[in-house]
Amino acid sequence: MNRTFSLRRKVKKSEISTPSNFEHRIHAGFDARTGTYTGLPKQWQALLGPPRSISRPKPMVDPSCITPVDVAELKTVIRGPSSRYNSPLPFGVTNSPLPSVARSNSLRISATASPVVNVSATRQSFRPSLPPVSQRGYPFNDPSYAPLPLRNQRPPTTTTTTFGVESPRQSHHQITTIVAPPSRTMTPQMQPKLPSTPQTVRQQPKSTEGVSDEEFRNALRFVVDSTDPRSDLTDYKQIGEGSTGVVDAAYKISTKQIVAVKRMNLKKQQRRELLFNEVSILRQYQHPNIVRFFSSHLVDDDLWVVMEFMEGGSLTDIVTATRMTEPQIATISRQVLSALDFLHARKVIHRDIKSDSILLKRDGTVKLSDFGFCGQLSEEVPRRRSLVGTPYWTAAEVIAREPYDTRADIWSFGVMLIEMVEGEPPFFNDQPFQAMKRIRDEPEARFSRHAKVSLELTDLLSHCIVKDINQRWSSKDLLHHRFFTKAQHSSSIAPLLLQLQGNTINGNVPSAHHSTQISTVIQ
Ligand SMILES: Nc1ncnc2c1ncn2[C@@H]1O[C@H](COP(=O)(O)OP(=O)(O)OP(=O)(O)O)[C@@H](O)[C@H]1O
Repeated sequence: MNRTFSLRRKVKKSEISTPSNFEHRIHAGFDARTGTYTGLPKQWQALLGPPRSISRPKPMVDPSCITPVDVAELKTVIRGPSSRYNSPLPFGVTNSPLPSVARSNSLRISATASPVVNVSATRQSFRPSLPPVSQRGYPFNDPSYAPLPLRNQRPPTTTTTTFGVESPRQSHHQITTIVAPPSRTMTPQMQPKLPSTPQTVRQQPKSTEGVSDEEFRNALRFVVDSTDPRSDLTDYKQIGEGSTGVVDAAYKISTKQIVAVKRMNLKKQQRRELLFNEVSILRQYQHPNIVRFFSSHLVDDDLWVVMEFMEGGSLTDIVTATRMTEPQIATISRQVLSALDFLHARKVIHRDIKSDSILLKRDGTVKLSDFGFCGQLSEEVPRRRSLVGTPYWTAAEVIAREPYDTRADIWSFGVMLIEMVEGEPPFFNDQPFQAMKRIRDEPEARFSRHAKVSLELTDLLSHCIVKDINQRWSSKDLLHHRFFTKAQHSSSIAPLLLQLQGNTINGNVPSAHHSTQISTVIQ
């Protein structure tokens, strides 16, 4: 016993010196602007996957049509519910011609009752400082980009829209005319004076003056309600953020209802004339599978759109969290096709169909939202040309700068079918430009070999993602596809939402409880 004790005492403690010549080689952090981890060793980064796989891609707008306004930072939505971060403005600006509303998204309804808004623009006043092309993701200033013809096809020769190349045929200054649809809530006093002849979009004589913020605000005032929504709204909670603005849930005092309020700053838009779409499409086109519009307002520099609150979240939340069954896919996609069929019959192209644009009610009803990039076709303009959409979902003919129509949405719908099966669109690990090249040049995407999908679903996809637009089915035809015999009542989706979301709330709640309940749903 004594011996052991003495041995222990003899063991000498080893000395640990303080660090010397210390080098700080790894400094990891999280960049909230890009939604990526920074400074990670390569091996760790590989485990996380490339940054593209975690960030939600943003829609792109033809840069030759970017509105000449001061542009601040735009936003990125990160995959997964409630994770949203800023990212730098991704859109290039070129010296290309001024926007012509003949090519713009603005709705042009030829009805004589439509208010007419004259908008003049100058591109020279608009020179925001942008990060290098490589950092922006979209290839708008890349000379090798413009324009991308389909493989084995000659580039269109008549287009005046080019990327990074100035068209000699267009002047630097133009006045364009936006004919916005009439406001249902417009009083006779608010109705603008209308010209005696029916309006069509036309080019006006040159102007050297840009549209001031005040002029634009006045134009928008014609199509929104004159009331101040703030007196009837309370308990705002931010629930989302997109490329055009932020979305809050709020309590509407008069109707004792939770609503969604989309707030878009007029000064922070890529193409602010697209804001007319946000107001007009939702108001004009009501359908059980389109998000319900309540009202729109101008509040200082913001356009507010008050709409129904979709407490079930977006389809993106579902496809990224779980593997859906075919009956669930059929139930959701049939409702999306119903909305598309309704819009297409009215010659409206949505142009941004993707899981993020599909919102759900708690009861499983599926509704189409996000109408900021719509294009209206007409007798005079049966097809569009401008590059609008989110790269991975964009149809081959849109990327190839060929004239396109409502069938471009069907391609994107097909990509969304792949999302519902595989959790993400094809080429999602590629940078947007690379993905767009692959969409254009490679054979049409199909379900992966490992995805166990039925013959019916495989067949449905082959009628959506097909480069020959004459082979592509319309939404009406697709609704009769045999895959939809698997569709069930929308309520069959409710358990899936409950499982994913946990707590949900009723959109019609008593005022005494509304704030706690809003917080519950939007955690
Ligand atoms: N009516 C609504 N109810 C509930 N959430 C909504 C509603 N409208 C939009 N959101 C959520 O707010 C977020 C941003 O909305 P939205 O996509 O309309 O903005 P955006 O700027 O048009 O986006 P994008 O970048 O796709 O164009 C989305 O995550 C969406 O899920």
